[in-house]
Amino acid sequence: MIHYLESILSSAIRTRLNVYISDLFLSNENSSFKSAKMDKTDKNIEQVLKGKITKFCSALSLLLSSIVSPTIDLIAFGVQLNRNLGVNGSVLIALFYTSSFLFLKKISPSFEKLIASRDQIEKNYKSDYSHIASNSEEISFNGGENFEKLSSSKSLHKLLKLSLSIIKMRFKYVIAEDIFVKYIWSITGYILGAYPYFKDGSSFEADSSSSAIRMRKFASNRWLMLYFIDAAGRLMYTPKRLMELSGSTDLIFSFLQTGHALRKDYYPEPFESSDDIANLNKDLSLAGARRVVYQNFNGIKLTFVPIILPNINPYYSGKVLIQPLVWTVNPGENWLVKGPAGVGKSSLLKTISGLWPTFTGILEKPPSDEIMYIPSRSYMCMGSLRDQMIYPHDQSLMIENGYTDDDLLEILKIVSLDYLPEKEGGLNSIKNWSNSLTDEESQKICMARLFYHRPKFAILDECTSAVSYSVEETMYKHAKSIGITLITISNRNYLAVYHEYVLRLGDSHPPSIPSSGAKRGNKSSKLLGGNLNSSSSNNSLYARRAWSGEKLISVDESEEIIRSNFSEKDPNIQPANNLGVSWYAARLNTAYSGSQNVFFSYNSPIEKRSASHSTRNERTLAVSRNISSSQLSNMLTSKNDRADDDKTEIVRLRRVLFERRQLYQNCQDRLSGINSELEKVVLDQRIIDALE
Ligand SMILES: Nc1ncnc2c1ncn2[C@@H]1O[C@H](COP(=O)(O)OP(=O)(O)OP(=O)(O)O)[C@@H](O)[C@H]1O
Repeated sequence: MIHYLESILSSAIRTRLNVYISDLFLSNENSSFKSAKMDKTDKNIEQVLKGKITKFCSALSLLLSSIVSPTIDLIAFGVQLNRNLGVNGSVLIALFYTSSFLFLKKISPSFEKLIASRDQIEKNYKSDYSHIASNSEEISFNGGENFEKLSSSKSLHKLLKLSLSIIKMRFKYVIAEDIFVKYIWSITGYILGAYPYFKDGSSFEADSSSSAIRMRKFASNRWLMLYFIDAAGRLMYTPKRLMELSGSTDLIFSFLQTGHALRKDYYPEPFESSDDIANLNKDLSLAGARRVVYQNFNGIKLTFVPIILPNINPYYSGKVLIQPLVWTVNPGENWLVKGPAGVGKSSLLKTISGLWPTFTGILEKPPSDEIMYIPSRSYMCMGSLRDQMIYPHDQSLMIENGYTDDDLLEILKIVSLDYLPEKEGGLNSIKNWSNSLTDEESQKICMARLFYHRPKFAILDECTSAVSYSVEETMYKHAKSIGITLITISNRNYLAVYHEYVLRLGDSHPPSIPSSGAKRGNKSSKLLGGNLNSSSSNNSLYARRAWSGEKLISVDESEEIIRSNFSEKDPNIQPANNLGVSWYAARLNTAYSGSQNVFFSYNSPIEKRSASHSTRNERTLAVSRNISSSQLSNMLTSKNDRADDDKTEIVRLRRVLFERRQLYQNCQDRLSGINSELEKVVLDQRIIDALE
């Protein structure tokens, strides 16, 4: 009966807890995604839902048999014994059991800690295996089987060693416990049960009938003692059960607490010492973040918003990645966001999307249905091919929005995936799409999703890196043609063609070289800054921040490439203090953008070749057509213009080459200077001996 009740209780608790957690973490406030990165317990939903809740529910329901039933027995038998043995006997029993309980507790090893560390090692071991399973191909390509085998067998060895030592310790402890519970307690029980017999038998007037009564009393006391000991023994295991429960309770409690904190952006008071609290920088901590966000703006506007990597301790200051940004994206203004690896480009996306809080300053953005964020890792949901394209809509919502399957097929054509439905068995086919599609196809599906949703604004974080240049071009052109304002996070310079502005992050060194004559001197590169005049060659002015609403100067992205190459190697790019790197915004030199295409793309030589090849083909095609003389003369003029452009480019490139050589020479000179300085250094003989 008790087991039946336990099972019912366990399943009822489990159902309620699962529903509660799903409601909490999969709400519109998308806390689950925040928690995946910021939960201080570092446990994600999957782990908690998978194992811990089941464990917690069964441990909680077991309390019914391990506490309630022995307690009732203990009270019932205790009252009866008290009647039979009197107050003295009862006090003696209570004293004896309490002291033996304390003794057993003292000799018991800290099982809960040991089990917690075993669970941790087991978790690492399992994650090692899932890591190997998900990267099996890469491991084979690298011939890393032995390495992986060695590292996983190390974890296994560690796990087995700890498990064995826990088993041994438990064995010793159980023997000690059994000696106490089964033998010492029973013997004591017999002695105490016989107490009234000896007490009454000491009188010489006792006759045979009273002896029989005393014997009956002894027999009844003996049984009462046995039941009492059994109940006390079962109650002895309760602390163990509670410890098991406390492990999962702690985890589930902190998990739920984090969920609530993330959802409501509320953090309970810290438990740190007053010194710690005094050192906190409240503004930059999760608990102190001001979170001023308005979501009804026709554009994206950051007013003094620093990009901060949140500290997982909600009371500690996060790491400032980028200095407070003052940046406005108006509808129709397409921006390219650039910067060295790890500078915080994706973090900017996380801040705008609300995944990370706006610590200080003001963030204004469009309502959530007017902006779409496409991260670098393509996400494929569970469901059909259609579901991938319309995610997070479902088919009924798609029909409600006036879309048909034919429209989806049209979108697939735009992203060059028209072959996919036939290959994969139609739009209804259900698969594990993350495994079925290549990286390129997944990225194209994400772009198809963008074209289906048609938001006003889209932030694309390196989401077309695996797509070929020609398809990328079609996609960008299509996005612009349907009125999507693009903010592209990418370092691929040829993408500048599709954007009018650039936000450069991490350029802590303003360009020391004024832009080349090709930019400053000619009509295509007039300065747009209201406070700047064309005669100014002041570099700091050139690199000054573009404040919100102020006109921007124009930059030449080819120089950007060269500078970014240098600055990426610069150790000063991430300042040691918590100030973040600098940034600047500029208008892209459209004349340059229009003509440059891929000529200066330093990371895509293949695309460079294919683009120049297609340009040649286009020209040949044009000439072979039957065209009028005026058209021909127009064509020739444009050809001459192009030749002029090319010449300008050559001149500019030479200049850039010359500047790089100069820089190289400067570095060489500095290096030889340092070498000669080093030669002058006389080392102490003892140091030389030590070095040798
Ligand atoms: N969830 C996170 N947890 C801990 N650190 C993070 C997290 N996300 C980003 N970072 C750190 O913040 C810094 C900026 O990362 P971010 O991904 O924004 O850089 P990025 O400019 O986009 O780089 P990349 O071009 O390589 O993607 C890095 O040092 C990174 O390690």
